Amino acid sequence: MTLNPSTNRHHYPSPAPSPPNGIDFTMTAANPITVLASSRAILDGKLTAATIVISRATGKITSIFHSVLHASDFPPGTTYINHSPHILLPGLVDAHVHLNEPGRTEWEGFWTGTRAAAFGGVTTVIDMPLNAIPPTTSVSALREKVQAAQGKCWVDVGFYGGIVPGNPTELRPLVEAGVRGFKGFLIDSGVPEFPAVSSTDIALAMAALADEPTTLMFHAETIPPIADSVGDDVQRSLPPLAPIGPLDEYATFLASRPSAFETYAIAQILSLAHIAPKLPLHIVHLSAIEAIPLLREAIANGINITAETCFHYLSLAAESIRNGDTRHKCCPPIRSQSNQDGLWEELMQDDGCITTVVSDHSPCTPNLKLLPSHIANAKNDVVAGQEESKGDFFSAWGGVSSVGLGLSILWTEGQSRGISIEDVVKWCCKKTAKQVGLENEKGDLAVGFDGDVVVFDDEGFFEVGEDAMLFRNKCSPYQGMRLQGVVKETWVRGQRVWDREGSGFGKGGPNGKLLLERRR
Ligand SMILES: NC(=O)NC(NC(N)=O)C(=O)[O-]
Ligand SMILES: [Zn+2]
Ligand SMILES: [Zn+2]
Repeated sequence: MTLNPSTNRHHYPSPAPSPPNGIDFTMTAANPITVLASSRAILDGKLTAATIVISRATGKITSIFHSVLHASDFPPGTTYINHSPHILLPGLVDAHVHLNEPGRTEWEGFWTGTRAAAFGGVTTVIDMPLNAIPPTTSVSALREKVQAAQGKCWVDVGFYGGIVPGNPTELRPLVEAGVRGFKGFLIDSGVPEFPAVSSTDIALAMAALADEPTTLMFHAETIPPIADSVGDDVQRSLPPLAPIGPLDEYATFLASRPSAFETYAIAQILSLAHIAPKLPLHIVHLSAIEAIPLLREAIANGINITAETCFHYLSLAAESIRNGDTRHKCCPPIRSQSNQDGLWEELMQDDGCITTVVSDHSPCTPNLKLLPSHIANAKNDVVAGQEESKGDFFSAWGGVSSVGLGLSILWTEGQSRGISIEDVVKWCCKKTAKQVGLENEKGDLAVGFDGDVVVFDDEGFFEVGEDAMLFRNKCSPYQGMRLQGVVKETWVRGQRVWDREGSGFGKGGPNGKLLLERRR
C-alpha cells in the first residue's frame, strides 16, 4: 500500500483493477468501504456480474464494476462479501404501507412494520396517511407521526399526506414538509377520521397541487349514482351495495363491490384531470381489469396518470377463498382468476398503465378480522366472544397483511408466468421509487445511489410461518404458504440490517432514515 502524505489517502494495493471510466478508486482512512460482489446482480435493469463499492461513511454507492473483483483487490480493512450465485438486487421500495402509529400502534407500528419490511428485502416504505391517529392531513399531524417514528425504523420511511374535505390549504405546506404524495378516498375509508372526498374537494386539491412536485393518488372506488340528479354530497353518503347472500361467503362480498365501482371512480378522476395537466395522478391498488382501457385511453390522450396493483391481486383469486376467510378481505376486493390473469397481462406490457406493484399492507388486530377458529391457525388469531360475527366479510376490517413477503410472492407466482427478476426490479424498485420522487437515490444499483442492497436466493424456499411474518399481528392470507425466493441479507445505506443465516437483525439497531427532504 502506498500512503500519500498530502491527502492521507490509501491507494489500492497492486494488482489493483484498473478503474474504468475514471472512477475515483480510492479509499480514505475516514471513509472505509463495504464491497458486495456476485456473479449475478441487477444493474441498470439488467442481470450481470457486479462488484458494488459502498462508502460506509455516506452509505452511497461510490463505484460499480461489471465483473466480480476479489477481496485482494481492495485495501485491508475492507468488508468484502462475494454472494455468488445469489442475486444482488436494489432494495424494494414499497410505496403503499399503513404503519398506523401513533394512535393504532396495536395494529402496526414503525418498529414491527419496518422489521417485516427488512426481512423481505424492502429497504424503503412509504407510509399511508390514514389509520394512524391523527391521520396525516396537516403539517402538525405529520410532525406527530415523525415524532412517533424517531428511532424505531429499521428501513427508510417516507410519508404520504391525506386529501380530506376541507384541507386544501394544508397541501402545499405538506409538500414543503416533505410528504412524497397524497391519497384521497372516493368511498368510505373504513376509519371515521379520514372521510371521502367529493368532486369539488378533488378539484380544489388538484388546483392547490397543480404545479407542485408531488403525486396525487386516489382510492378509486365509488358508488355509481342511482340517478344523475343525486348531488355529490348525497352520493358520498350512500351506503355500499347491500349484501345479497350469506355474509361469510366471499362471493357475497365480491358482488357488493363490483368493478364498476372502480371504473366509475376513475372516470370521475379523469374528468377533472384538466385542472392540473402536469400533476402526476396515480390510482392506488387497482384491482378491476375493466379500468385498464379507460386508463390506457387517458394516457394516450396525454393525461399524466399511472396505476399500481398489489401482490394480493396478482397471487390470490376469489374462487379459492374459503367461506369466512376474512384474511383476504380488502378494498377493492380480490377478484376472479381471469381478472388476475388480466392484471398480469397488463403489467407485462412495456407501455401498460400498471407500472408498479406494492403491498398495501393494511393490518389490524386479529379480533377485528373476525376470523373463525377453523381458519385461524396462528396463536393470536383466535379471539373468544365473537362467535356470532365470525367470518362476516362485511364487518371484518378490510386490509391484507403482507409487507416483506411481496418479493417472494411475486417471484413464486411469476415462475409460471415467465417473469424475470429484472421485471420484479422494474415494478417494485425502479418504478415505485419514481412514483414517490426517489428515482435519483433509490430503486437501482448505480453510482451515487443509496447502498440499499438485497441478497436474494432465487431458488430457495420458505414457509410463511410466524417467523416469516414479522409484522405485529400474525394474520395474513399467505400464512402457511410455501414461497420461492429467500432474502438472505438486506443492506440499507451500506449497513447490514438483516442477515438471515447470521446474526439476524443488525446490532446497529434501527438506523432507518425518515425521508423528509422536499421533493423536487
Ligand atoms: N383504511 C385502509 O387502510 N384502507 C386500505 N384498505 C384496503 N385496501 O382494504 C386501503 O388502502 O384502502
Ligand atoms: Zn385505499
Ligand atoms: Zn392502503
